Amino acid sequence: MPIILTKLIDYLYRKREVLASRFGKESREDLKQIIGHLSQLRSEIQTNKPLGTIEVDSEDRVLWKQFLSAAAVEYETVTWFDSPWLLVECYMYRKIREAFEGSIFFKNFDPWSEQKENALEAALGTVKLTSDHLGKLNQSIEPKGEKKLFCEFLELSLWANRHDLSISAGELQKHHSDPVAKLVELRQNLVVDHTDLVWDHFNKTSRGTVAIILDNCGLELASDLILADYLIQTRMAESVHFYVKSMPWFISDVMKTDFYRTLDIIVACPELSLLGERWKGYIGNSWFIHENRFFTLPCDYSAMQNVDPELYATLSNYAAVILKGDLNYRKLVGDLQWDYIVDFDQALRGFRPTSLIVLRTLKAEVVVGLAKGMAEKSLAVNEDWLISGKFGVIQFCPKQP
Ligand SMILES: O=P(O)(O)OC[C@@]1(O)O[C@H](CO)[C@@H](O)[C@@H]1O
Ligand SMILES: [Mn+2]
Repeated sequence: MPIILTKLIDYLYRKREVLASRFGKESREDLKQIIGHLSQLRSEIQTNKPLGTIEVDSEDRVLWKQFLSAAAVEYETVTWFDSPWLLVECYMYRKIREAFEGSIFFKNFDPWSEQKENALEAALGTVKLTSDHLGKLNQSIEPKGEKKLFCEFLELSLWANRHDLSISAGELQKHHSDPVAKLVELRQNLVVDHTDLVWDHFNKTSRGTVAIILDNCGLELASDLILADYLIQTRMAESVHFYVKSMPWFISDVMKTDFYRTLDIIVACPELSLLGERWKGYIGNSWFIHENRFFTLPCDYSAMQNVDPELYATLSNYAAVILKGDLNYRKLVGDLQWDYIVDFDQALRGFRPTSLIVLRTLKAEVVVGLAKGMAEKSLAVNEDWLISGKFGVIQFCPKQP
């Protein structure tokens, strides 16, 4: 976390002239203040100070206050090293946002927007190969071909989660040239594989509306959009509702502006422009984008019914909710120290709005629903199997009857 802050401070310092010409020379002082706040935050982390509060007047301030007070009751000291990781990590990103939110010129500034854009640019070749694969839908496909393609798009969306920018502290990662060719090899790294159950679910339920709770920009968002396009084209879903973050989050997480910028970049790429135009045509017709502050709160999904009953009710109306990524997974299972073989539905602790489909590469030390022996087998292959992002799950939890 201090590395992430240091890189952010360096970035703002390096960009100070560009930013001054963009926001006017009066903004220089403002930027200095922001850098000051970020440096103070870094020093508070490094010296294990108690967490403070969210001071800026904002929609979620009261909720944050409640979460921090509840933590103070539950734990003796709420300091950076001695409190739950989920809480302090979310708090850091919320404090970063506060530094900009409380400024004069940079209220809506996203300090990671350039990095997110670069990540997509670097992945365009891979996006092209993946989208060519989508083109196979329109060719005559052999029996069972449709299921094969569906499973591949699920897997492509899953493995694209390896490349988030928070695990690499903002460094760009290399992409494999042909992601489809790599799938066979990667299949060995699936510690839970419910693809058949997911396929059956889509075929049993009538054509409904599907939600995707998005995670990262770049190759991951593009792969999610390809999966969503597949669902629309095959009429497996009537519409797809995307949920995005309402503020810059964990460096690479998708916000509304990133979503639209992604479409613009895809349209501007000569080899992908047709695909991008089709996607733009879906917006407002069969694709819908929603922002919700719940996704940037430090609480886990089991709290949704209390914290945001309206969102829970909305999710209950979808035929399925696809949740992307490591942070969503940690929030689903409460980031708790579960036994690996505990049932997924038990770890969800009551969060059962509808059928859930989870696509997540393992970057944090929590995973449930494993068959006996799978944890030991994975450990023998790779001692970092829980945190390297090399292993993944396609996990399904059906709606309660
Ligand atoms: O939610 P994502 O984008 O998949 O991964 C984000 C994340 O899980 O990766 C890091 C390493 O565990 C954490 O800092 C963070 O929670
Ligand atoms: Mn993320």
